[in-house]
Amino acid sequence: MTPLIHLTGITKTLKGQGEPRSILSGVDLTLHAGRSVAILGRSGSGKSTLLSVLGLFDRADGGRYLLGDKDITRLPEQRAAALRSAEFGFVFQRFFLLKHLTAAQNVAMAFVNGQGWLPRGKRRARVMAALDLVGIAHLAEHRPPRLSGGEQQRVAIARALVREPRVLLADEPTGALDTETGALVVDVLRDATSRGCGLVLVTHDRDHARKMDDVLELREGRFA
Ligand SMILES: Nc1ncnc2c1ncn2[C@@H]1O[C@H](COP(=O)(O)OP(=O)(O)OP(=O)(O)O)[C@@H](O)[C@H]1O
Repeated sequence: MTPLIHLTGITKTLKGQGEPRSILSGVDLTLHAGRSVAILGRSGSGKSTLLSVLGLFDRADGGRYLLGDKDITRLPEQRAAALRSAEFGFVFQRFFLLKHLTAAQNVAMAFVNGQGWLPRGKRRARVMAALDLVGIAHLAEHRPPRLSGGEQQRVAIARALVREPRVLLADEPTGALDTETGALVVDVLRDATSRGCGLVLVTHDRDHARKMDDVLELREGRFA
């Protein structure tokens, strides 16, 4: 079966004012639909950089990036942006919710971008289905200040899932949560793969990593 994502020999060097610094030095990664992979590594090992390359926020200097059967290694920025919003969902440590909007309205923000346009009724149904998927449909009309950290992160996950992305990228999604709440949020992310989307989870927590199908550790710019 063609993998969802296939990276080979990805390199990234930062060229600032000083000496160029190699951050990624030959990363290979394969992710299949409905599967999850955890990326571990000490602080500064390049986990977020790799996630930025995966999510088309940043470009590799070398290597090859296949998304399904499409070679997207050198996609022009405009097409990369379109692909990013159509195919990827993002979850971060911070929830980035708008305080004055309800949970449902926050999730619906994912449709604001023109490419995601749907008639109002269908949009509402998709929003409620996404909130249901993460277990908080009953909180749809609550605003973030009335929600716990774990509930807010679930809203953010619903927002990432509502457009049914092929790939979910999560960068330390439990970083702002206590251990128990964090574990529940990781379960929600993993369960999202049962619908066929692939999940890449960047984490410091080995217990969370173990819940994924594969665990990879970044060391000196590549997987050990
Ligand atoms: N825009 C940038 N300019 C300069 N250095 C950068 C930039 N982005 C990342 N770096 C450096 O690249 C290295 C890798 O950073 P990255 O954020 O990918 O690591 P990380 O493994 O995600 O770390 P953490 O676990 O602390 O979030 C770090 O040494 C960081 O300081």
